[in-house]
Amino acid sequence: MLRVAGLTRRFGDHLALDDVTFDVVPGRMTGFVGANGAGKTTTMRIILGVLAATAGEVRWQDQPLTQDVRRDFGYMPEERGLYPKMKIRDQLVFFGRLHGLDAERAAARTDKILGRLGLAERASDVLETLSLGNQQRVQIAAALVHEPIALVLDEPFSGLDPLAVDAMADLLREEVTSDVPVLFSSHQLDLVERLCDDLVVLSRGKVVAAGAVSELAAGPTSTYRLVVDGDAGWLRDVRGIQVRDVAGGTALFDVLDGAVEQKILQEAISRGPVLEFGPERVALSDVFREATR
Ligand SMILES: Nc1ncnc2c1ncn2[C@@H]1O[C@H](COP(=O)(O)OP(=O)(O)OP(=O)(O)O)[C@@H](O)[C@H]1O
Repeated sequence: MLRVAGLTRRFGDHLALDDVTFDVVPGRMTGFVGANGAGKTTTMRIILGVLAATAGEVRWQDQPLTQDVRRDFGYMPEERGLYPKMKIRDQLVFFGRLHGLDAERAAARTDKILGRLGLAERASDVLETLSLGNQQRVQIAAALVHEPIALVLDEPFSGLDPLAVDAMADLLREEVTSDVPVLFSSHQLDLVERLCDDLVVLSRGKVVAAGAVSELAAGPTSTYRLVVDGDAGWLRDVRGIQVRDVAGGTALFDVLDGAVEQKILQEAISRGPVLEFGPERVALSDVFREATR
């Protein structure tokens, strides 16, 4: 497990990170979100050892993270670090070798990943001749080529079209075995909700929410939505609930009393077709807005 433990970072008088603590669990994708300037890149740079913490530390398997271990991480930095004038395939093989793969393995991994990202035909092209989206794909390939033990990705999906996002997400899922923790920052909350298992929300250098996306986005289970093919006005007379809103066949209500929602479902079915019934989910964007207010 990768653990960020009490990270604090000052830039002069500015407290960019204030006692930031969270875990990135192996085999799970952790989304790292927060407004501009919240401290995501600073946290990631400290994890990767290119910036020192003022206080706190990064731990790997319950030990302080060392440079030796970091070499086996896959990293996609904010300032993308590839060689513009080098051919794509040569560059990826080079990165693989740099991280300790032998020549044959580095070539095999490069070809596999380029194929999965739809870039096999561009393998001999120079990086800077590619579109920005394709350069981004090569960046993710560079992070993955050496079979990393952990992945730290700063905005890996920015600038990609939806098909490219899907291809990259599929590749990540395939590459991320049960013992690899993945941390990625993003401003695309819909993507984070779709791709991540866990979420860390940062606001002005502090962790303001963390946990499983399913739990954070589940919302209060006491609020239910009922959609019927008819008028749902009868709900106003039901005891044990507080109706929030009824408009035609759509109703939103809070359950005040135990199992009353099942009785409501039965009543609704006896009155006609039920189109939708269940606890109301909160959008991740609402969780985010609430957490970063
Ligand atoms: N080298 C630096 N010197 C001074 N201040 C810095 C430095 N790096 C970051 N900061 C400040 O630290 C704060 C956190 O910045 P950081 O880049 O980590 O935020 P972020 O969450 O990644 O933002 P964004 O979403 O815009 O990329 C900001 O106020 C930023 O101005």
